[in-house]
Amino acid sequence: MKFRLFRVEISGPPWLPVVGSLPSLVISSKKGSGFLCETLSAMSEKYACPLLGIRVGKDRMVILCNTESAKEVLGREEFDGRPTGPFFETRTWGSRKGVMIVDGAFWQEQRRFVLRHLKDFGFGRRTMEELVQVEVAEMAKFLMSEISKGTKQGAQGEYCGETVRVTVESSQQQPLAAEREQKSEGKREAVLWLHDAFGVSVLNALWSMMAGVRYEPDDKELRRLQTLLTQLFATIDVTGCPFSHFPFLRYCAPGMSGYRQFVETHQNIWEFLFAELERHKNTFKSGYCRDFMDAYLEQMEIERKEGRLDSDYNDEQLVAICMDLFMAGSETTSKALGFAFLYLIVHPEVQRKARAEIEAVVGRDRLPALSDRSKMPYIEAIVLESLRLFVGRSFGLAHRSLRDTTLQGYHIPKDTMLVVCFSNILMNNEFWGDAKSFRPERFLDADGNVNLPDCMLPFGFGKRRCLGESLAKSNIFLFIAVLLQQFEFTLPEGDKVPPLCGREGLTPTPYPFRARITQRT
Ligand code: HEM
Repeated sequence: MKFRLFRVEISGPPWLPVVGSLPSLVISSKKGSGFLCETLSAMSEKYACPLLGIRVGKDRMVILCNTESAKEVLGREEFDGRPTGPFFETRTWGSRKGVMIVDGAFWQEQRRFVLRHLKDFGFGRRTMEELVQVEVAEMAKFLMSEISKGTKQGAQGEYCGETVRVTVESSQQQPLAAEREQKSEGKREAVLWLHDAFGVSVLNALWSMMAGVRYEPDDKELRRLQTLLTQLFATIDVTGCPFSHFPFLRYCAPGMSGYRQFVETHQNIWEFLFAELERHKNTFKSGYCRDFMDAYLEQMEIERKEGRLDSDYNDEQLVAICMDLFMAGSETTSKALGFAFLYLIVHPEVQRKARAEIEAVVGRDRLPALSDRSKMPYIEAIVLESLRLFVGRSFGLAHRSLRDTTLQGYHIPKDTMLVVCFSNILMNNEFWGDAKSFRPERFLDADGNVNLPDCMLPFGFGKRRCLGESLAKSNIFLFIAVLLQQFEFTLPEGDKVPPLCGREGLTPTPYPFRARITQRT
């Protein structure tokens, strides 16, 4: 159907009064895979148009379903805004703060400050590489100690607040368990939950630079916060959640509209970050910055001395930046790694090829380092393929048009949300062939060198491009290279292979799975 609410027609599902396109989206989603991004990709094909116009409640959105329109929007300054509204304001005490969901001159200055001062503590430099290397080595040590204890975590676990079992029917469990004991005799191995095993370790390198703190991989408080975040991310999508489209629901249905969970999760994270800020304030020495938090406190001091009492540099803005980085650092890389190891378990042949490359380039006498990366195209291809399959089932962060403008011949009014639908770009069969398969070779040319297609933009593009790209890539590369060098990962006998697509949310979450981790001899 075509409609005229953008003045020029943009194709899309019908817009009904009040609810907008919601009924069509729900019905189409139920018929399809259940992933909103796949539903919208299918609609874009149905309407034969790379731009889709949808409306949910009060929000008017353009969904960008091909590389050309995505690159155009991400590359043009008038689309560099971020959405406004209760959803984006509730997370930071009633007005937009931080670096991820702000725009204009405020965003430019704060983003510049974050990048400049994180660099002072190693971000994007050799120090960051060393921090990541420490974390990966610690993780390997942790797995080794679990192996020496012979840890076998039970088949029942927690996932997004629900209890799950990963073994096949219970009548088959006993013999399989007995068989496993016999087969594992003499082998150095452990059975551990792996889908959410990387959260603390990947956050550590970032947090060392932000707040000078690192945590043990099984730190209970940090894991609790990350679990709350994962649960929250599973209930919202890039457009928000029911209370963002229908703000009145905050008052009449706080539970059902997602408002209560949203506020409670944020309160937990605020508490954690304000406690860290308090510790910093109590030990802060002007002129001696230990980490990013200190650098920000130093800037607040300068602003105060210069009499700028309403300065943008204040406690809440500092905590909001930390929250943005905490969320971005927690909910992305660790999940991409969860998916990567699930795919590696399902594809032992990829593990074998990766190990052959590791043996040839690094051998066994030292751990792989980031300086080996250029000589390890196959591992690099595994990183890219894992990112493609992770990001390809989600959307980019929403942008907002800062003024009336046009896009590919269509009029786009000011304050329209524009969202990249990665599914049509990274999971498009026409371009990728077997888009749903895990096949790292697709990123290698005939000579075995890495070949990056134009549409491979999992970190976005332009001025709002992901701030953590190099950190994320370093983490994923090293975790894969080091852990495959040291261990073999297989599915415990009797465990089911979970659906590889993961569970939908703001970012997809791998379904729970355990791995049998065997020390290589
Ligand atoms: C697998 C890992 C990651 C992926 C796939 C990813 C992807 C993205 C994408 C697609 C965007 C939106 C770009 C846009 O709006 O056009 C983004 C923004 C952002 N990312 Fe990441 N990201 C990852 C990891 C990280 C990490 C580890 C950090 C922490 C340092 C981070 C910090 C940010 C921030 C702060 C923004 C907002 C930038 C801005 O609005 O100026 N990301 N990321």
